[in-house]
Amino acid sequence: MNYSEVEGKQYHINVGKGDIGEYVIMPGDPKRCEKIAKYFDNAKLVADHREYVTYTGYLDGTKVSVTSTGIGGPSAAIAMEELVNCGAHTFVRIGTCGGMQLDVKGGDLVIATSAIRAEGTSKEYAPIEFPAVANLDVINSLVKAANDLKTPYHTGVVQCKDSFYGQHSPETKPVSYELLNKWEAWKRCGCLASEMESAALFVVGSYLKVRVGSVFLVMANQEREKAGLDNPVIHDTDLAVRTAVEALRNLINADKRIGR
Ligand SMILES: O=P(O)(O)O[C@H]1O[C@H](CO)[C@@H](O)[C@H]1O
Ligand SMILES: O=c1cc[nH]c(=O)[nH]1
Repeated sequence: MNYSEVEGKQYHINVGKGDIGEYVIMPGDPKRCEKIAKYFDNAKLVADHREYVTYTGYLDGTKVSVTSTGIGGPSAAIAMEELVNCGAHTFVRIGTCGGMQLDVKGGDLVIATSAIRAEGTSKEYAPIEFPAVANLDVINSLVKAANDLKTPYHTGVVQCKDSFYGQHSPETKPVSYELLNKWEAWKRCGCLASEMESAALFVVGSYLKVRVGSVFLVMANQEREKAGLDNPVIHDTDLAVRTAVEALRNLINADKRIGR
C-alpha cells in the first residue's frame, strides 16, 4: 500500500493535486477554517477528514487554501507533508498561545521567529541541535501585516510542547521537577509564549525546503496571573486570522514581482 496516496488523494487530509493552492494557512482548530475561508474569494470546502478540514479559494487571483492541523506536532507534520505532496510551498500557521513574558498580554499577537523543540515530533525529523526557525520572508510578511492592521504584536521565540496540561498544571505531573525548571529557564531566556505545533512545522518545513511562519493570538498569560497582574482572557482570533491572510497576500504579491 502507498500510505501517502489513496485513489489520488493524500491518506490523511483527503486532498489531491489540483485541490489546493501553493499558499496555505494552517490553523489548529478545524472550526477556524471556515472563518479564514471567508476572507478568500470563491472559497469552497474541498475535504473534511479526521482533524483535517480544507477550503480552497483565491487571494488577488492566486489559488490559496486553508487546512487545519489538529492539536500537536504529529498531526501538524502529517498535514504539512501531505500538502507539500500536493504542491504547496508556503505556509502560515495561525494559532492561539499562552503568554510567558509579563508584557505579552491576552489579545496581543505573537509572531514566532523560532521555536523551542520541547515536543517529540521534530526529533523524528532532525537531531535536537538543529534549530526550529521560521522563514524570514514569512516573518517579514507577518510583521508588515500586523503593522498595517495596527495590532499590538511581539516577535521572538515561542515554546512548543506536547502536553497542554503540563504547561498549565505542571506541579500535578510526575515530572514536575523537569517541567517547572525548564519553564523557568525558557522565561529567563526571553521566550514569549507557549503553543504546540510550530517547532514541528518549522523543522519539517526546513527538511522539505518550504517556507513556514506562525502568528498567534495570546489567549491569556499564566505568568501575569501569578504576578497578581490583570490577565485578560481573549478568545476572538479574528485579528490574528486577518494578519495571517494579509501576510499570505503580501507573500503572493512579492512572489509575483520576482516572477516566482
Ligand atoms: O489554537 P490552535 O491553533 O489549536 O493552537 C493552540 O491551541 C491548542 C491547545 O489549546 C494547541 O493546538 C495550541 O498550539
Ligand atoms: O496557554 C496556551 C494557550 C493556547 N495554546 C497553548 O498551547 N497554551
